[in-house]
Amino acid sequence: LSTGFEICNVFHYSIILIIKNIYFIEPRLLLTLKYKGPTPLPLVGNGHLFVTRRTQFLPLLNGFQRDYGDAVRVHLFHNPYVLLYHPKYIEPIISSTELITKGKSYTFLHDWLGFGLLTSTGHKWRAHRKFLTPAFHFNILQNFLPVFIKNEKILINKLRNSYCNEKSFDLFPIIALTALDNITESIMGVSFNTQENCHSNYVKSIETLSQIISLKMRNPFVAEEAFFRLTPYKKSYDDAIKILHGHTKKVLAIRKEELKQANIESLPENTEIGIRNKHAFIDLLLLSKIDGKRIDEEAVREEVDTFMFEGHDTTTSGITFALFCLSKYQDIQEKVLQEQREIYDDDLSKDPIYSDLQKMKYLETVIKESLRLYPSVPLIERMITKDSELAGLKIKKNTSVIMDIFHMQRHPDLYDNPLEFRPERFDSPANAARNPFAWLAFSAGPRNCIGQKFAMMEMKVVIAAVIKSFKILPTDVEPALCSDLILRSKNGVKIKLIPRIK
Ligand code: HEM
Repeated sequence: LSTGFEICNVFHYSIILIIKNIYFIEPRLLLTLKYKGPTPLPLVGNGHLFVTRRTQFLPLLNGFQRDYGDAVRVHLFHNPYVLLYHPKYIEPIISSTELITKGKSYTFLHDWLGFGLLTSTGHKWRAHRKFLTPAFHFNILQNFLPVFIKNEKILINKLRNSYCNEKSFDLFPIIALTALDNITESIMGVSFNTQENCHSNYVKSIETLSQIISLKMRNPFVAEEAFFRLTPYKKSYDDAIKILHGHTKKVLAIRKEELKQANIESLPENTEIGIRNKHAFIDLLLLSKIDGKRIDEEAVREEVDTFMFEGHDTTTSGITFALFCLSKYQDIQEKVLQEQREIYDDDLSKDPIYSDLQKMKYLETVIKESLRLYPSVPLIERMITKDSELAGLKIKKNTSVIMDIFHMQRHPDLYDNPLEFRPERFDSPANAARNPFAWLAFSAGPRNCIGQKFAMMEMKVVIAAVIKSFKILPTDVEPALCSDLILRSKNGVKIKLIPRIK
């Protein structure tokens, strides 16, 4: 009976789609048809082109850029999208204080992340951004250094005991657990120690969910709810969301109980005192007021889910691809090590203090260069909420615009020999002359990454520790890149390790 019902639903949806597409002749579509792009077919538009394998999606976008230039129009069914590959078009959107609404694709994150900082807009976003910004003040971030060092040591031991044998292995899932422990213990103030305890089903569920959500984002057929419900993905999707929400609720319950035991019911009005509170992020959410009201439970859960995801999957990708790049360039690896020797007067057993991290200038260029070639967030999308003009390009209200950071950062007009890994390009006169919007790994403008300093600090601690302990060797496996919400590799990110003689 239920399958019969679903089939009726599919017919119902097909008719709606046809009607929507007959209603095709509307001004925003006529306007977008003026840009170059693949010829849309009746009904599906260019939707059929997007029915590809995960690993073919980034090459597909690359092909559009090659064939049609830096602003490309595509249609998914009746919906027009504009793909942008150049900072001259991207800068006016990203730096605007008005164009802050995320694109249609982000609706696929709502079941999981609700309307947290990443996905919300308007008054709610402004209020939460203002309210949460102090939790990323550098006074707070300094408190997290001992957490990062503790977890880095667990990682190094694990690598030394199980992976330091010149055999190739996938680094991604190992770093994911380190990054998960870092975010849970620092800004959530709760310790699960997943690195030592288990193969976390939290990490596995994020991977599954990311794959399914990005499939929905790029495949307009799977995106239609009636079709999706008939696919085997639906069950995995529901199961993963259940596990992730369950984990978040556990984090919140533990912290609430701790606050109850300590008889803490509100945060002091004085923000300076709030800032010195070690777990300001979670305590701000649980104890403070916005517009005179406590934040409701669902909104707290949404922010915790958002920061748990954004705060660990992105840095996992960043750390993993940086170490992968270093495996390929031994001379650059040697320079990173040399910088560490200089900072610690040749005593590589010393742990970093906060000021040491500021001295890791060369490592910073390595991280920037690896985020240029392998940006953790390869694509971002905005809904254009008013008729706009971008470097002469007219965009009608209600058009979704996808900013392809991945290919922009490999654009030959912006970077010479763009595929070469060369950290020095971030420390040269050419860097000062380059358009600052040509590097958008953390985005920019009002909706830039709130966790940028946290991420830089964590990446420096982990990468420096690995380089001090091991020599990283390359393998002959090239990552099969896919944009599954964040940048991942279908066949893993493989390296080999041998111990360093200190
Ligand atoms: C290498 C690490 C990271 C990279 C490359 C990165 C990149 C980005 C990018 C590109 C955006 C803009 C997304 C968009 O416009 O849709 C963003 C937003 C965001 N990031 Fe990060 N991120 C990183 C780490 C973190 C960390 C560690 C946290 C939290 C602790 C975090 C929390 C967020 C949040 C909450 C937003 C939404 C901000 C808003 O819209 O106001 N990110 N990030």
